[in-house]
Amino acid sequence: MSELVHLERTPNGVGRITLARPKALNALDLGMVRALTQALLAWRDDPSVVAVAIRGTSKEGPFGAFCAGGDIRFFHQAALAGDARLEDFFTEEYALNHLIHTYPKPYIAFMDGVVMGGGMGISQGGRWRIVTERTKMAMPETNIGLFPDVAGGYFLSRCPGHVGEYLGLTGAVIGADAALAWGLADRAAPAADLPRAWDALAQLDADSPAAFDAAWAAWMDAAGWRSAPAAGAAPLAPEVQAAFAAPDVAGIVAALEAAGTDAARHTLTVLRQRCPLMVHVVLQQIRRARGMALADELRMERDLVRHCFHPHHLGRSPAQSETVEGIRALAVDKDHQPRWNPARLEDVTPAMVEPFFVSPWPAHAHPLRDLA
Ligand SMILES: CC(C)(COP(=O)([O-])OP(=O)(O)OC[C@H]1O[C@@H](n2cnc3c(N)ncnc32)[C@H](O)[C@@H]1OP(=O)(O)O)[C@@H](O)C(=O)NCCC(=O)NCCSC(=O)/C=C/C[N+](C)(C)C
Repeated sequence: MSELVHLERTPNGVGRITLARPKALNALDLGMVRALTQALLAWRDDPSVVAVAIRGTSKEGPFGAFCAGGDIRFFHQAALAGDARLEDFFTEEYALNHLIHTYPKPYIAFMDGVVMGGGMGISQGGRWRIVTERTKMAMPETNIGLFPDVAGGYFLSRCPGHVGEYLGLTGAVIGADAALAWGLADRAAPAADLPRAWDALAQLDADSPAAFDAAWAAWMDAAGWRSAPAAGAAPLAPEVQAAFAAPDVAGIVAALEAAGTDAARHTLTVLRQRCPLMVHVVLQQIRRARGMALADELRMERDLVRHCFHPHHLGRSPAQSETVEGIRALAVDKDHQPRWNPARLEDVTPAMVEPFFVSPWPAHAHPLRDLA
């Protein structure tokens, strides 16, 4: 068990999880993934457990930060060292994401503060996704030469219109209203309410998961937590969303240029800072994911992540991958000047992108072959 994950079973049958790595914004390491998986499996099979809740801690105390994703510094070190645990990490984290999406008991995620990457993976599959005015939600992986994994292709592709492409390609950070509007949250609560909500979980009297779910919904209703965005909230300029309907990256760029508004110009500036190769890969990922079941989408992601860290088809070693370079620039050297290769969106060819979607494994040997 990890000391970075605190587990508690309340007398009324609620499994409560607190991520306790505030100095790294609760970034997930392999031990944390394993601790979460073991706890969720045990509570799933324990008839006396009626629900599960998860929160994060910040430097200020409980809440204030949920999870900033997988531990990207570990990815960097492990990729350079050829550490075999990296492959286990990918497989076990995606299996955990699948477990949460298919969990048979209410899973309540308190998505206060930063909720990014792997933090979305341990919340989006939940029954109740609770955001606050402090929520900063994103799938920012194109900023580190990666793609929105942890079932990101699945849930982004289910956002309305072409919002999923916008979020996945740009890595835009959104707040509570956009999350509610785009189906990435269920309730918005004042952050000040969260401590008493956490306490209330331990007080609700319910003898089954369904009864607990109803009692919790009633508690949130009584607290006045919103399930719809505030009136007048307009999370995305229509011309920006329309641009992301284009069939390819060149079309998106052309549509943003043609729109010529401040919002379109800003979006294009951001898009041009992201890893060009992964922008192209992510557009395909999200478009393909739309027609996929969850398990198939996760298998596709497992293929993609293997290619990201082993880009042999580009004639490169793991150390020369876009992901290693992106993490170096953001979190290791912190120069924020990634040297992307290719450097421009216009220089990415289909021959660079297509091999990402060829599985390195035969179906019977796929690391996630057992996911249904
Ligand atoms: C914008 C962020 C989240 C916050 O920025 P900030 O300025 O408020 O805070 P700061 O960057 O100083 O972060 C505080 C410390 O936390 C460390 N940190 C933050 N995020 C991570 C992380 N994901 N892994 C490891 N460590 C992290 C940060 O280095 C600081 O530590 P020091 O004080 O320097 O010691 C900003 O932090 C940010 O952009 N973080 C990265 C967010 C991100 O890219 N998340 C997605 C990661 S990929 C992922 O989750 C996929 C997982 C699946 N799989 C494993 C299969 C690939």
